[in-house]
Amino acid sequence: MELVRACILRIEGTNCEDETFSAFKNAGMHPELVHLKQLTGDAEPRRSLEDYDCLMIPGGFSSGDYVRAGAIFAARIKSKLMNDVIDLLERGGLIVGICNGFQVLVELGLLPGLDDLVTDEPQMALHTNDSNRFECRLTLLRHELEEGESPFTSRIEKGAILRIPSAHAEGKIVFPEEFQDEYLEKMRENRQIVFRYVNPDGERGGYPWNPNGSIEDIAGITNQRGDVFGMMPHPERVFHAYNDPMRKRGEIKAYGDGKAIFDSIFEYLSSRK
Ligand SMILES: NC(=O)CC[C@H](N)C(=O)O
Repeated sequence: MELVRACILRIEGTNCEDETFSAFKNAGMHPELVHLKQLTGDAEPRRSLEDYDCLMIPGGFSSGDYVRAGAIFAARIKSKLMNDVIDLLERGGLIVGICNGFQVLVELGLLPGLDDLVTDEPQMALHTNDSNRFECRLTLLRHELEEGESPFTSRIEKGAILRIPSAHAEGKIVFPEEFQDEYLEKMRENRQIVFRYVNPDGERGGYPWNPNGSIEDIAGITNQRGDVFGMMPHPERVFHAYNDPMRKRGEIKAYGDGKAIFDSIFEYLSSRK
């Protein structure tokens, strides 16, 4: 079977690329750590997004979160790489952004990607958490889609509650006030809302279960086309079970709840080979 090649993109300040690389590799894919400068011809060995099936932007503090988290990383992509990014999607590839990567995809305008709604303004933003603090702890995510519905979570049943850690300062999903209801309705219709923060009963519980104050407790979304996905929590940190603090004492399990996302991506991309 042909390799499923994933570009794990980084710049200065990215700090989750290694565990993201490991998650892609352990899920059967062929990941490569690539610096943005290798894709823009400013560093050797040169690379091209044409050679990848998946573009993954991992977590971290790219460019020190100056201006806004993800803003500078996005500006550098937008200035030199946007055509290659769109070509990857047109070829049937997938794009994933986790935490800082999600912030980059929102800054690029790829999320929420409400294609039939064109506005001059960004369609969404990730603001500073309501607590005004960096929130770092386990979070519980309820899967809002059907099993098999999204290429990013096809292995996860509807209503499943996943234990996936969060660690961020700017994770609050907000929409432009005048479009908020319209956009949320569109996103519900388009099945773009993938995960919501919940309490242990699986209900929407507000803070601290929702660490940032995101509207409707939204934790992860796709674009309207369904080929770009972003989430604030870090599934790569719980690919293996050892990092799952809520694992019952004595419970022997090899993998954490994050593995299903990487397995879903592999299943989708390998089925296209
Ligand atoms: N873990 C991360 O990727 C953090 C993202 C960003 N630096 C923030 O604090 O919001």
